[in-house]
Amino acid sequence: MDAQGIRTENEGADEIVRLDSVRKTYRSGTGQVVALGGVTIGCPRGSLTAIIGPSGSGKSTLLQCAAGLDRPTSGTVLLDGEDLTGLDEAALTRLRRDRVGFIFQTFNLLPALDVEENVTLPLSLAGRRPDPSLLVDVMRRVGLAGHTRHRPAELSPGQRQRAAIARALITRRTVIFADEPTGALDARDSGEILDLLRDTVRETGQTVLMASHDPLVASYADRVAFLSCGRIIDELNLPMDRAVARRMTHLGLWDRLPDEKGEDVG
Ligand SMILES: Nc1ncnc2c1ncn2[C@@H]1O[C@H](COP(=O)(O)OP(=O)(O)OP(=O)(O)O)[C@@H](O)[C@H]1O
Repeated sequence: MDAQGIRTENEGADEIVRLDSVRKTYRSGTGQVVALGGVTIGCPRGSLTAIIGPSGSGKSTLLQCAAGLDRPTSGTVLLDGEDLTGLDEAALTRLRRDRVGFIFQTFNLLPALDVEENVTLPLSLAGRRPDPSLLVDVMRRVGLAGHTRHRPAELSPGQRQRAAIARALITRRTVIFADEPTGALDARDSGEILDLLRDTVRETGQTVLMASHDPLVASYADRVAFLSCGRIIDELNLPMDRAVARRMTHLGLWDRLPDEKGEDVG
């Protein structure tokens, strides 16, 4: 796809997630907010795609529409070949339960449950037992094998996000959506979490679509799409972080980035 979101030859061949001309507006007071102004994007199966854009550019809205958590105002969303726009609420719930995993900035772990109980919660809720060898493998993969009986409060932020990733991995969902997965982490933990997501994609063939305002995140992705004011304005394949920073400067996105951490973004 080119920067205008125009579909090019051979696209869509093996895309696990595909958005076509997705528009999402919200009512706000007497007017309306255009959160997505006609987004067209596809995520190849087994890839790590990053949506990068400043605060308010529509990243969360895009992920929520792609994951079937929210409905676009117009346009189509295909997930694993299924047209979400035609599904009723019950079918959407089933699809999310069976094929979609989520990772959030704030981890969303239940404080009263230990790590293993949190990780296996999606299975417990579905009345299923975890495969013991898969559970051991997932806990080892995320580096929490020695922490299964700890409560979230006894973990570092990076370990909490690892537990959240394990929860998304244990069900072997087809696609994992990650909304600012490193937003609450320091630089070292962020790097480890991004390595983990990248390795997961390479080793398990799962697909990850993540959103962030941080160009560092993009450098771990196979593909990056730049979102500004609800539109994809550019894309890069196999980006290096310097290339992402240069492209963001060129696109004028730097000066709109939130400087929350007091970083020098110039
Ligand atoms: N439920 C809602 N009602 C009204 N406006 C909304 C709603 N959700 C999002 N918006 C608006 O839509 C636009 C896109 O929001 P969105 O949360 O998708 O952006 P974002 O890039 O994820 O931002 P952030 O990084 O700050 O979370 C913003 O202008 C936001 O204020």
